[in-house]
Amino acid sequence: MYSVKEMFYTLQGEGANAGRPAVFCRFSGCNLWSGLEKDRATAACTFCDTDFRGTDGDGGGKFANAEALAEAVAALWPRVIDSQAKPLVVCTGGEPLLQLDQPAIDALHQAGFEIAIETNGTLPIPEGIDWSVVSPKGLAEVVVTRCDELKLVYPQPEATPERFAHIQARHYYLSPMVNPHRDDTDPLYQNPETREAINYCLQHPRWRLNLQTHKIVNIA
Ligand SMILES: C[S@@+](CC[C@H](N)C(=O)[O-])C[C@H]1O[C@@H](n2cnc3c(N)ncnc32)[C@H](O)[C@@H]1O
Ligand SMILES: Nc1nc2[nH]cc(C(=O)O)c2c(=O)[nH]1
Ligand code: SF4
Ligand SMILES: [Mg+2]
Repeated sequence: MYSVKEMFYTLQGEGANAGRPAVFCRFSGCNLWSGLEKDRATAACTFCDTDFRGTDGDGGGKFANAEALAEAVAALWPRVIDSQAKPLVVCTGGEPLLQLDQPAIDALHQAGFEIAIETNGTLPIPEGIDWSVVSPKGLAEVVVTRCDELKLVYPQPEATPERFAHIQARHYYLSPMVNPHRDDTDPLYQNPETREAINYCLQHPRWRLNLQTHKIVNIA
């Protein structure tokens, strides 16, 4: 049984795949926060911008087995015949690695999908994931030592870029922390967090700036 908050088709907003069409599968639940506002201040991860509780979002639900999950993902991919366009699913959450197991990975591959994950790095990445994005949080121990993208929300006093310099990645990104309670009148990126991230990249050129472009153009 897989619990999914929501599933939707959009553009990957972040990182090296920014702009690429993908089905997003947002698994319910996280190991670093309950998702309840009353617990936010004392959680291991305090700035989450996402509602991942329950299964009541668009395309969400409980899927009895891996085949049913893959079928729901595949139903969101457009029906076009284009051998150049490899279908992509981004498994996120919540923390997708609490649920994404070998049967689900096999069923998504069987359905023709390349599988990307967005994970907090506290759980080992299973075999067969095609693109891994690791985003460490606060004091939470990161067990992942290799990934495709290391994407650190910045600034985090307890999770500095130096702490993760040993992790091997194709891409190293700093993502300015966006206020999870912001309304549309708050500046998205002309703020101190962005300035600090830019300055860090300029001084440590291994790191590049990542922006959540879906928030800029106001898509899911
Ligand atoms: C909601 S998380 C879900 C996946 C996984 N639990 C994780 O933390 O990577 C998806 C992405 O959003 C990023 N994110 C969450 N809250 C954010 C915020 N307030 N500002 C910027 N990025 C944020 C995370 O760091 C992660 O890269
Ligand atoms: N468009 C879009 N791109 C994203 N990249 C990572 C996301 C996430 O919430 O994991 C996300 C998201 O929620 N929307
Ligand atoms: S680890 Fe990811 S899903 Fe969990 S609370 Fe933090 S940002 Fe949100
Ligand atoms: Mg998001």
